[in-house]
Amino acid sequence: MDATVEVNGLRKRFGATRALDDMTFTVRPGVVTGFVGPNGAGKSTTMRIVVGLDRPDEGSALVGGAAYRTLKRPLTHVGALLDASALQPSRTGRDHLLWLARSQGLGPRRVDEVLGLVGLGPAARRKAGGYSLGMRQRLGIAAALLGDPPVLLFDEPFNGLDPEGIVWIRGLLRSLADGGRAVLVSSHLMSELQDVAGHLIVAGRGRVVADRDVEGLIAAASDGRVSLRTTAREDAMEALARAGATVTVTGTDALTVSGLTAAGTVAALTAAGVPFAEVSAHRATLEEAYMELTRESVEFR
Ligand SMILES: Nc1ncnc2c1ncn2[C@@H]1O[C@H](COP(=O)(O)OP(=O)(O)OP(=O)(O)O)[C@@H](O)[C@H]1O
Repeated sequence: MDATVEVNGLRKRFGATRALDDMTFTVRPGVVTGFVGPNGAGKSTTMRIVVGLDRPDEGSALVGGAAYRTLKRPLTHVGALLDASALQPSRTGRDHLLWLARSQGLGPRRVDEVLGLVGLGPAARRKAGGYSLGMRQRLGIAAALLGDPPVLLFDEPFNGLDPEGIVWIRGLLRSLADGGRAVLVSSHLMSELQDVAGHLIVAGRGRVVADRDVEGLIAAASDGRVSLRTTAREDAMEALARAGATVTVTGTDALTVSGLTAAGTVAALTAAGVPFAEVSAHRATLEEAYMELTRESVEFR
């Protein structure tokens, strides 16, 4: 089965709300694709449609070329974390997974394997109703991994995780993609996807606003800018402005300069006798790249 998700021309209304308005994109294998956009942009609705939990008014969503409802043992084709609270509180985490596994013809060995993968082994025999949000997220991720599917969808997987959990899930997402899987991860915080997403789909008002590889995006947003550290921030800003640069404050001792090369920046500061350290080509954060990308989209605003 080929590991892709093809979303084509999805439209969906909930009463007067237009949730999806021609949502179209493809998720490819081998890379983590970030699915971002403000609250209400249509990310969850799209993911729910991909796994057959909602029906579109128009359009189609295919997993490995097939509609979800036609898949036999669907958890072996696509795994999804959509709503981590969707569990039976009186059941233990392990029983929850055993029940899911049985429905797919999978045995208890795989259940214990995925429990270990998500670090829930010690809590597996406790009632899921007593789990923290972070533990529920881990249980939901275990469920998604159960059938070792080539396609994975995670809706806001960072929710409720502590910093250690966030680092863990980044590693997990990377290794899933490195293993050739298609991985779609939604988030409304760009910083969560930093150093993880290789591709970005930006949604706004039910449609795709941008669909680009992250490296190209960061390169474009970094274009020609220079990062600088100085203990004399005000003096540096004055000297650089005099030399024709536009200067942005990015930290207590950090500035980003545009309109001057690194050499030009050094020359202007030296001529004005302003002390400085670390002059380098600026590499935009994913957050900056996102702002740049959505700046031009009036509709997005
Ligand atoms: N079952 C529903 N009934 C009514 N309206 C809905 C339903 N599901 C989604 N919507 C509406 O559809 C729009 C898209 O919602 P959706 O949850 O898909 O967005 P999202 O991008 O996932 O946002 P968030 O980041 O908040 O999860 C919103 O205006 C939402 O209120």
